[in-house]
Amino acid sequence: MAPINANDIVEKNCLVTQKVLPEIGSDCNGNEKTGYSYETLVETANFLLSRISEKPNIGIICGSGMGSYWKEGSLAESITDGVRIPYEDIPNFPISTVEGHHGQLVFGHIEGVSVVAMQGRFHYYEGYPLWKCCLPVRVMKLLGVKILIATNAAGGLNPNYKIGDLMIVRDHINMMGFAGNNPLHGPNDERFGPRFPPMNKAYNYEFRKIAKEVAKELNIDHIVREGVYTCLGGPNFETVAELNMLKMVGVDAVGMSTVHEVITARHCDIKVFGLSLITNECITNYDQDAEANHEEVLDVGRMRQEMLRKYVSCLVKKFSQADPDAP
Ligand SMILES: O=P(O)(O)O[C@@H]1C[C@H](O)[C@@H](CO)O1
Ligand code: HPA
Repeated sequence: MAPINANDIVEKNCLVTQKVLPEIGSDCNGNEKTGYSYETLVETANFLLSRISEKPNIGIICGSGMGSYWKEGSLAESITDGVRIPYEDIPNFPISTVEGHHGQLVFGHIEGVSVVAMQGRFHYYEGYPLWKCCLPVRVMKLLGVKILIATNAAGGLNPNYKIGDLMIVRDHINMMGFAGNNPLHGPNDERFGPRFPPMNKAYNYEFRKIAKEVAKELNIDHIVREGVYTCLGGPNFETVAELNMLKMVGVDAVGMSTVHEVITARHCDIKVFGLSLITNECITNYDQDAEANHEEVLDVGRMRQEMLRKYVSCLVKKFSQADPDAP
């Protein structure tokens, strides 16, 4: 079989070919890195393509406790014909430093669909700038990924949510973006996407509809919600006042990831489905004694692992059969 080249995959979708950006971009002051060049990421993609025999159609980001670590029975571990590549072996890839995040890409099949799963993601609080947290999404694009399933663990802010519920992400509020911190900050390379990408259809409508139907089929619709997610920079969990403010502006679940990954995916025209596992109740009252903690997040992930594996596996199959031109 002829080797696959990342350039061949993206060139068809590329409207404008821009001048080559420097190896590492910089902002207008010339002192801040804002991304790796297209060519550098093609090198990363070509390294990965040289290790696999089939391009993935669907990319999955496994959040805390959602297959990011728990080996047996987790989604990432259930991938068949799996080729596992540790992040430290991948040129230009960051390393995952969070407890509960394994740190490898897993290529293979779920329900016969070719996928790549990130077993462990990169967070801003680990010290990575947002563009670096999202670098794997651009690499996925260069590998041929058309659909991204971004999962996360999140605190439930909506008072109707219970620990262990799942929330289909309808939309997000980019709190970090309000402060000017955006993964697309810096020079834009049109080979990835436009300078000013729209974001009003960030979470694919058809996929959200399918996810609700599948929840009914699997008899889990009583725990599946749909709502608005926000990402804060972390690593501390939120204060009571912060959570009450977020509640007022319409946030249903709070986390420390996903938003920037979704922006990066939409920028390069990958369709997105977002799923939050509600791992803890957000404390919005000074009288409450409980405190959020990462162990609880991982425990709830472990508790829901089998159900999530089944649910996401069904979604992979249904999404791959869905109308590719649906918005
Ligand atoms: O990677 P995700 O967003 O699933 O992880 C959440 C946010 C923090 O990394 C961690 C807090 O417990 O869980
Ligand atoms: O309550 C939370 N806040 C922020 N991030 C989180 N990730 C899991 N739970 C939470």
